[in-house]
Amino acid sequence: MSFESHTENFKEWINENFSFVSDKFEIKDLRNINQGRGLIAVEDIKAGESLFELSRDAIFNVETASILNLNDNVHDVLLSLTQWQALIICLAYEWYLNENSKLLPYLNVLPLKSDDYNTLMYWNDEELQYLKPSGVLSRIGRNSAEEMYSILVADIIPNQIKSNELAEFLTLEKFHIIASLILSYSFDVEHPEEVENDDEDVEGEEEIEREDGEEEHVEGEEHENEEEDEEHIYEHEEGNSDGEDEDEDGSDDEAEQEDPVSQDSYFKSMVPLADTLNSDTTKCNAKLKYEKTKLVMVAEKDIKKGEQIFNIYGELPNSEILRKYGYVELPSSKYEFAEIQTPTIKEYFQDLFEKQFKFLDPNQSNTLVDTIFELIETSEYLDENLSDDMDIGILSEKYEIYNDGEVVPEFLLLILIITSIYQSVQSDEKWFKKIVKSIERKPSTELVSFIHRTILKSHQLLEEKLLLTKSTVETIKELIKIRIHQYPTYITDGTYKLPESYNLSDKKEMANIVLFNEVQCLKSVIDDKFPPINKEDGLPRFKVIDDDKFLKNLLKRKVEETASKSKSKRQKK
Ligand SMILES: C[S@@+](CC[C@H](N)C(=O)[O-])C[C@H]1O[C@@H](n2cnc3c(N)ncnc32)[C@H](O)[C@@H]1O
Repeated sequence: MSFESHTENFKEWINENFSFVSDKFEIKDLRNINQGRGLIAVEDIKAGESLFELSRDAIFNVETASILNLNDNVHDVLLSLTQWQALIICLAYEWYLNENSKLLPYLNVLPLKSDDYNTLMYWNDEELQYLKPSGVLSRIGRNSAEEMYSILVADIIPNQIKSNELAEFLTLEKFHIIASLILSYSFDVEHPEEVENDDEDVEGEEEIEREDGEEEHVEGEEHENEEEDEEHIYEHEEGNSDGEDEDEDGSDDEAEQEDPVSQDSYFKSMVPLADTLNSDTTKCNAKLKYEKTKLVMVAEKDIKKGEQIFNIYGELPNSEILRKYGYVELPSSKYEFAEIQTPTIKEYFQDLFEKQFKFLDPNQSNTLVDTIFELIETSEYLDENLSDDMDIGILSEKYEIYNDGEVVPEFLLLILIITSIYQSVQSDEKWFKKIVKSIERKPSTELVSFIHRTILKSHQLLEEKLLLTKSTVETIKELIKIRIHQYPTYITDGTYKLPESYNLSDKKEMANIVLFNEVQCLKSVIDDKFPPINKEDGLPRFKVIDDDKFLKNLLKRKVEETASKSKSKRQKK
């Protein structure tokens, strides 16, 4: 059957299954602009108008899948699995049923061939090298996905679902296709009891702004918050990491501790037609709203006849759009960020300490920096006093740098602490030599208490007084320069120019677009956009003060302690 007939059958099927479908839009073939199918307005649409509505029964998930008819235990088994495992099994079964699936017209418009995918899972090693040094390379997660595959076909499907046919049907290739489909097409649909009453404007607006700035309930967007329950198929922690990346051997500890579907407040689901909307971070004009009994796609803005109806898949930079959805936005996503990795930060400070203090050998400077990180990690003060947006601590594998000079607050505090330690010890090398002497065996009490004090004072300076020291700003800029140097020269020196358009088969070009935008974010910090400006009042987010003021305060205790020690010595005499 042709592309067009599949679209026609799908439209008919939608009309039969949905409670309302506006005639002001049509599903169009947008392959000429590399966008597959998409929704185009055929009449002017007003903001607030419903585009289509479907009852919760018309959503595809563990409550509605055909596999529930296989035997009485399937429902309980599905609820005991993780969201990903459960939806993969449900979709695999529909695909296995094929002609006999009630979803056939829907399945026929979904990408069910490996060739349909351009997401990073499908890039070979050589192509992935084009993306170096982007942080996205650490988030592809092929190994943990394949580990899940083994569990499904060797155990869960034959032993718990009790379907040898399905286990046989689900080859590794099909598994990757279904997982990629879920990654780019699924919705996390909250249970009815989680949403407000239908007439009060439901979840959309209210929850769309999450504290961490990510969007929820948008297409293909999982609950990716740090300590959330999401397991990471093709996926790793985003935002602040708590070190739960995939192990070298490909195992993903977090996946093993995953909550079962029964304990979640949502079902990972496929929502036909809602998933035909393409996405654009700047042109988004429609949103899927969850109500108690139905889901409604609502126009968020006036949409003119001939315009495309766009959703937004999340506040994602191009690197993530490419990883999960296989395309990039030109000239950029509205939500670009670059990342700076912790090893870069550690190396920078180790070098700095070593160069400044000739008595330190490389082992000592490494231990010193490790000790500072350890004390930050275990700091009770930070544990009790960090604001909610930093509630899992300030240490992370990487820190995000945005395109407006904004950096994550954890990064600011970390650099303020270490820079202040470095600055302080310079003022009294003799004292520093003494307190760092036996660091490799055990950090001295004086060093530990000095680091603790710096942590406390730095936090107060930044959080309460909104101040940063000059050296901290300089250090941040130095670190960003080092990060920029890790990118290919043709991207950083202005040789590369963004194209007007690109071809999906040109992976090098797509990678370049990602790298270019990351470098722009990094450059925004150096090019005087840092410290960033508050959007509300147009004032700088932080005032920058001379180091001396802060260091005096920091070293006061040291002076007092020394004075009291010499006093007690004198008294003993
Ligand atoms: C949820 S589907 C949207 C419907 C899809 N176009 C189709 O034909 O089924 C997501 C996929 O659509 C494509 N897509 C969405 N927005 C796009 C955009 N702005 N540019 C290019 N492709 C886009 C990508 O292939 C993405 O993985």
